[in-house]
Amino acid sequence: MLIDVDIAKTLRAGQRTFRLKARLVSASDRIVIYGASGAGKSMLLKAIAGLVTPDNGHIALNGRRLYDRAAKVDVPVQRRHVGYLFQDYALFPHLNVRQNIAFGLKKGWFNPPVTAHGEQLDYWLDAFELRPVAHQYPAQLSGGQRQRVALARALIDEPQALLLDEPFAALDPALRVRMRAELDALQHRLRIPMLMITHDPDDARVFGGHVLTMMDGVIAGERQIDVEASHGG
Ligand SMILES: Nc1ncnc2c1ncn2[C@@H]1O[C@H](COP(=O)(O)OP(=O)(O)OP(=O)(O)O)[C@@H](O)[C@H]1O
Repeated sequence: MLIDVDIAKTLRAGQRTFRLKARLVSASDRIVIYGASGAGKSMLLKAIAGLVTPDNGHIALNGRRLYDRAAKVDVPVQRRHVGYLFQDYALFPHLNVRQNIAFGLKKGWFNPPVTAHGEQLDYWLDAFELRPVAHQYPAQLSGGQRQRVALARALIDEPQALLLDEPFAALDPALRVRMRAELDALQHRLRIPMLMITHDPDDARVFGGHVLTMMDGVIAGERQIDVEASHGG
């Protein structure tokens, strides 16, 4: 993925002001933005997805301008072709697994039938081993299954990149280890570029790639973590 972000945004709540001034350029297919709570990671991720509009700057993905204040470009969320995995997965509680995944389809299947089907839907149900629970509702799923449903929903529309907001924070430690490995395998299999934000140093260490550190609204440092090399040593 080629990502070029240089944005500024000021947020005010009462007397408090938070300034995001983030510059990020990367050609890596694995990017991790690591930083403490309140550093501005979610704001940056949401700006890339189009869920938050910066005050100034530009955002380009694979050479395509998604936002450019000077050129008055602001591509709407649904046309940015990026998948977004929300921290709490944001599944619809009243929709079953099939319906939740179908919701991710391009045309916006806003009221998918309980027995929704289709080639892509079947593919993702199988890919994430969700077929046995396809008729179940989010409250009837395990944490790992919930995450897989959210991933399938984010991937079914074949996005150019997948943005992940603290993907393991909602999981217990054992499941976190397993789902990190699953995500790692998924990235290798699909070759889909991923950008993850996290406050957990283990995520950065295990997932690896281009790791940027965010502090007080700015990118304060960056390094390359070669996971295979670090496993070996
Ligand atoms: N709507 C808002 N109005 C004012 N300030 C806000 C608003 N949303 C977030 N902020 C502030 O912006 C800063 C960055 O928030 P952000 O959610 O991006 O942090 P984060 O690094 O993702 O933290 P966490 O890991 O806790 O999710 C925080 O200090 C927060 O209080």
